[in-house]
Order: sequence, then C-alpha cells, then structure tokens
Amino acid sequence: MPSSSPAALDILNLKKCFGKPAVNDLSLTVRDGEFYALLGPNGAGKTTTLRMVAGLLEADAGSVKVCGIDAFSDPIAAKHVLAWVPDEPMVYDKLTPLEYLEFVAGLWSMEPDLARFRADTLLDSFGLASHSNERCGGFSKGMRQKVALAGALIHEPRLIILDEPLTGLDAGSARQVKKVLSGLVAQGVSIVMTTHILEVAERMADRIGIIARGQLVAEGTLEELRERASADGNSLEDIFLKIVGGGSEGGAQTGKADYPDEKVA
Ligand SMILES: Nc1ncnc2c1ncn2[C@@H]1O[C@H](COP(=O)(O)OP(=O)(O)OP(=O)(O)O)[C@@H](O)[C@H]1O
Repeated sequence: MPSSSPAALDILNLKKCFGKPAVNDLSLTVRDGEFYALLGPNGAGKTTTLRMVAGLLEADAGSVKVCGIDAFSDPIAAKHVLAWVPDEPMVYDKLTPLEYLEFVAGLWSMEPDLARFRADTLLDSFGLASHSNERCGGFSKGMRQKVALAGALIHEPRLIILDEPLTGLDAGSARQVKKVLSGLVAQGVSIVMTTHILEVAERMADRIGIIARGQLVAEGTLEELRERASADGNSLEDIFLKIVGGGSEGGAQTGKADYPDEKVA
C-alpha cells in the first residue's frame, strides 16, 4: 500500500569489516507498516547489519534512517522509535516479568499507570499473565524470550527488529509470538525479522530480503522471488537454496563469534 510516511528503515551503502567484509555496501528499505524478513545463510551478515541499525555496533560507512531519523547522527531519537530483540535476550533473573516490564517502562520515563496497563496487556498476549509475579530466574528459555520481547514492546516502538525471535520457542509460544507480531503489523507497526525458519518468512512477510556475503542478493515478495529464481510453484526453501546455494558462509563458520567490540546498549 503506498504511504506518504518515511520508510520504517532505510539502509544505504552500509559497510562493516572485521578483517574481512561482514556487511559489504548493503542497501535496503523497509516500508512503513511492512513485515520484512531477512534471510541468509549463517555468517551472511544479518545480525551485524541489525546491530548497526540498533546502534550496538559502529558502521565503517553508510547511513541508516529509522522512520526518517538519522540513526547515526541522532541515535537517541532513533532508539525511541525502535525496538531491538537479540537472539539471546537478557532479562534480570531476580525480577518478576511485571517488575522487569515496569523497570524498562521506567527507563522510557513512562507514567506508572500506563506502564502497568501496557505490562499487563503484553504479559497477557504472551500467555505470561499467570507467571507475572514469579521470578524470571526459574523461567525456561522460551518464557525468558517472551518476557524480553514484551520488554522491547513496552514503549510502543514504530519499528521492531527481531533477530531469530522464534528460536527455542515451543509451538504454542511461537504461535503466541506470531499472533502478537501480526497484530502489531495490522496496527501499522513495521517489523524486520531474521529467521532461518523459511516457512515463517513465507507465511508472515510482506517482502523478503536475502543476504549473502554481506550483500543483498535478492529481494521481493514471495512471488517476485519465485520469478527471479525461475522456480515457479516451488517453496521458499527451494528458491532460497537456488539463490544462495547450500551451506553456510565460509564453510565451517556457523557459530557466533565472541563480539569484542560490541557497544553496550
Ligand atoms: N564482533 C565481531 N568480530 C569479528 N567477526 C565478527 C563479529 N561480528 C560478526 N563477525 C563476523 O561477521 C560475519 C557475519 O556475521 P553475522 O553474525 O552478521 O551473520 P548472520 O547472517 O547473522 O549469521 P547467523 O545466521 O549464523 O546468525 C561472520 O563471518 C562473523 O563471524
């Protein structure tokens, strides 16, 4: 749908080198209100790209605009309109979900009544209402992930950046998260999500971008990608493998590096 609002995310010629290029002159645009899935083999540069967008990692070159705000020259304003949920989110073990959400809301200087209302609504949406007064320390990975996601949403961001949000979630939790995300998109919120679960991208995303070797190698709706891969009738997995080939970037590079130069949020 055409929109007069600025793009939710505008990445232009972004570069980051760790000895060798991790993100290599990458440009992409996520439209206002769009659900954009970022796919790519292990080590393709997805997380590095999103860390730069979220202000956790300094770019070597390029620019990033979030809802029209220059994220490099005005990072605080950009952070107000975005939410970042890493693939291994951190919550405070000694706090209950309710305390954690009220704590995060306090960091955003939200009114206590509004914070409580938002916290209760979010905990309910994620199926955590009955655990809202238990300490997070005893929670499973999936429950912690949902608490972290709720915390990221408390300030009503316009752009939500999710790195592998469904990893480690059971079917019920994954469905709750997908439902919340779809509901947010229906309200006009924009989402960028990396995932290795191609079926999720296929079902949920308005557009899909495929990154390989730090560059955007394909982008479009599922239909457009099908056309591009001349793979009519095939699944996204067929298209993906045709575009990027099998295997991870750099062969054995499948695990996370130790990120020595990561900034503290
Ligand atoms: N802080 C860092 N120091 C050194 N190398 C890094 C750092 N961060 C990322 N890299 C390297 O940059 C490349 C891109 O990594 P990145 O984590 O962005 O890939 P990815 O597409 O998110 O992969 P995955 O799907 O496995 O999460 C990899 O070769 C990785 O080892």
